[in-house]
Order: sequence, then C-alpha cells, then structure tokens
Amino acid sequence: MSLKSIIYDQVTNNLEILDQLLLPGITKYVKVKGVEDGWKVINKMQVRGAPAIAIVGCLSLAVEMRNDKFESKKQLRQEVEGKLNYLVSSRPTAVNMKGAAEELIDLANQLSKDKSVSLEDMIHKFLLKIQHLLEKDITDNQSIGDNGAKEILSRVSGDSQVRVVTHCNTGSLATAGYGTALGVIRSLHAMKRLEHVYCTETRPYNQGARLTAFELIHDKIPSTLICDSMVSALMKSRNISAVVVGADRVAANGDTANKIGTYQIAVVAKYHAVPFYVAAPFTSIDAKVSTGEHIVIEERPDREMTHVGEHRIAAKGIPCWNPAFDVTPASLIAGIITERGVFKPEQIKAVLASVSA
Ligand SMILES: CSC[C@H]1O[C@H](OP(=O)(O)O)[C@H](O)[C@@H]1O
Repeated sequence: MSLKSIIYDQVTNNLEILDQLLLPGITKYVKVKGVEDGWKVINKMQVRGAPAIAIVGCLSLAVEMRNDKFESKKQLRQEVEGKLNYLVSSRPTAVNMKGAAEELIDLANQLSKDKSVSLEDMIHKFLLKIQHLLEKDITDNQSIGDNGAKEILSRVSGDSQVRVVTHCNTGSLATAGYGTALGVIRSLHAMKRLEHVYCTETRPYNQGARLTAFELIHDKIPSTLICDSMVSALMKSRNISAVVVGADRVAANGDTANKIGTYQIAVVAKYHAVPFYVAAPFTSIDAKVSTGEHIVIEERPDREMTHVGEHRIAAKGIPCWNPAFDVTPASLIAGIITERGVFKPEQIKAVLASVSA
C-alpha cells in the first residue's frame, strides 16, 4: 500500500491533504474546504507534484460546488470557469491543472448549452468528471509503472537486476497514488528486478530526502540517498542501468520541464551512456507548447534556499536565484514513459495527433 497524499470522501464532502512541508517528521492532514484553500495548499507546496496539483485543485472545486447554491446553468458555468482559472494560477509550470481546467470548462460549456440538461444534471455530471480524473490518475500510474519497468528491463540481458537513479519526488505524494517515475521503480521492485535505487536529495525543497526517501523506506525498497552533486561520481563508480524522472510539462517536441537539477542529470547520463527516461501521464504533455523554450519556469522565494525550516543555512543578505524547474532537451531523453506506452521524443507529435483524432 502506498502513502495517501489526498483523502477525499464524496459522501461527507471532506477533502484533506497530507501537509508535505512537515514530512518526514510530522504526518498531519490539512482540511481543504474550497477553492481558496486549494489554491493556498498548492501555492505553498503543502501538496505538490504535477498530477496531485490538478487533482487537489479540481477536488477543492468539487467540495465548494457541493456547498454552493446556483441560480442557473449560466451562473454555474461562469463560476466554474473563474475558479478553475484561479486554480491554474497557483503554480505556472506544471500543465496538469491547466489541462484539467480546460477539460472541465469545455464540459461546463457543453452542458450549459444543452437544453436537455437540467441544472441538477449539470452539477452531477460535472462532479462525476472530477471523480473520474482522480480515478484515472491511479490507473494511469499503474500503467506507467509497468510500461516503464518493461522498457528498462528490455535494455538488460536475461533476468539481471537493475540499478536506477531518480530525482525529486514522483510517487504517491505527487499523484493520486503509486506514482510516475517512482511508479516505475515500484513496478521493478514488484517484479523482483530492482537491485537498488539512488534518490537525490533535490535541493532546495528536498523532495528526495524528505519525500521519496520516506516512500522508499515505507515500501521497503532497497535504496540510497545521495546529494544532487553526487550523480556524476555515482555513474562513474556504479553500473547504473537507467535514470527515470517525472515531468511537469512535456512540450510537443519532447523537451521536458521537470524539477531543477534534472537537466544536469540528463547531461551526466549522456556522458556515461546511461539511458535517461521521463515518466509522465499524457495529461503532462502540452500539445500547445512546441518546444521547451516556451515553458514558463516558476521562480520560488529565496527563503526556500536560505533556510531549512526555521534554520538559516545561507549568509544573510546573499541574493539567490531559485528556479523550481529546468528544461531537459529531447535529444537527451531516451524515452517518454506514459500510460499509452513508451515513446521516443520525436514520436510525441504523431501520438498527440492520433489521440486527438
Ligand atoms: C509526478 S510529479 C511531477 C513533478 O512535480 C515535481 O515538482 P514539485 O515538487 O515542485 O511540484 C517534480 O518536478 C516532479 O518530477
């Protein structure tokens, strides 16, 4: 059983998120009573991870809708559109919230125009769609895990085991459950083909040291925590089979925005001839962005670099640069692991076209 970052009970209309700022020391769930709470817990990174951001954002809207009264379908559509666009503003780089918002706004427009649909029906169908998004993320994660495990194993002979590097947190704490890159690692472990996983600390928020390590210990997966600066020395001294990381936004040409530090891992992997994989659901691919240079990179507060909790670790007054993500060019990516299969970056455009056809 993986950890639950999101607890949602549609009968009691209760939504709670595991406050990831307090992990691994304190396990505390925070109530999300509506869209304003949803925006805050996402923006503060109490909940983070591209798929989890979309799920919590949409569920916070569902909770609010169940408590609201609407005069008309038009009013419902207008309110839904405004609140979803507000939720998209909570964090700019991950595309999943934007994609979910577009899908839900399209649905609201269709239902609003359809004279055969009553206001009550519209609310019911809309809430059902949000529930579906949550359930789909869980099934997609399992498919991503299995597809990625098979791909990595296809590169090794016989029934040998593999040694994998991962960055940031892409597990149950970043999704609705199981994980994307960490889902691949879970599948390799379940297949008894994972010799060891090396997870990076992932400065400055320490998603690796605080969250991925927490998940790996919880699942009893053989693992070692390394500093971000150790990846090249590790690849020089160990026979690493593959790198697998998550994604916040994949451009149509396969360029991928992911946690800061991902790009340099990809460069080191290229130098050491270690295949570098991105694992992400199709909801992380943005067909409207042609290349990685058009992806907005969020910059976070200096304090996330100068302090760990309340403890200052950098000289007072030193200016900081704190981009939360970087972009790995498609040329450094061996494959993009999705729930539909594993694709080379240059295949993404054609796959998008076939999916939307
Ligand atoms: C499956 S999570 C994808 C992605 O999100 C994380 O960023 P953050 O912790 O800032 O939300 C990280 O980049 C993961 O790879």
